[in-house]
Amino acid sequence: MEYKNPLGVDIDLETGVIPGAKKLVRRLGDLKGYFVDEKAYEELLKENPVVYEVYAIEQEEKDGDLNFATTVLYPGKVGKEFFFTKGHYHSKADRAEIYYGIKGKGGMLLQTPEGKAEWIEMRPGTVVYVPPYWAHRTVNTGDEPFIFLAIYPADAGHDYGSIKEKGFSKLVIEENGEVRVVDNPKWKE
Ligand SMILES: O=P(O)(O)OC[C@H]1O[C@](O)(CO)[C@@H](O)[C@@H]1O
Ligand SMILES: [Fe+2]
Repeated sequence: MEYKNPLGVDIDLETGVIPGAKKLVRRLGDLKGYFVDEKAYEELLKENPVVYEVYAIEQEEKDGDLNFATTVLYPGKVGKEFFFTKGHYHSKADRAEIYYGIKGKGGMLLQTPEGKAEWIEMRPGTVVYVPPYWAHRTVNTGDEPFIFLAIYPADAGHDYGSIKEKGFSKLVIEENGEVRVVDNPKWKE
């Protein structure tokens, strides 16, 4: 039997950086078609800001192993809609996931394949359990970076397809200075 080596790393709780992790950067241009207000999207695209960064320690896609990653989701809006991560189902749809809030303010939108949506607020210390089969997207509703840790099965994979095409049935927007979760007028079942 060949054993893997255990690993301990310290997440920088101010910046979200995991030393030695693989870094992924997603700019607004990588989120074409994701926001409802297309005019506001095109306008902000001139600056093409970084929307989020992911620092991931990933293993081979094998049953039984675990990956973990921090995400630094920057504050911002496209029209009324707060910045968010793409959101995905797992390719192995029955794989669950755990999120842990580290810094800033936001939440998670979850959705079943039938379009039933849930919104869970997250702050430092919040643990969110993502059950099997639920798509998940995080949203920054504050004015500083929203940083969180995700722990997920190494063989879960990411299935972006249906969220990219149809979006979530709910939007998280700012209206009169308040955070509101409203029906998505462009949601297609
Ligand atoms: O993969 P997305 O939807 O762009 O969101 C990024 C975040 O989600 C994860 O894929 C985990 O679900 C992490 O790698 C990262 O925390
Ligand atoms: Fe996931």
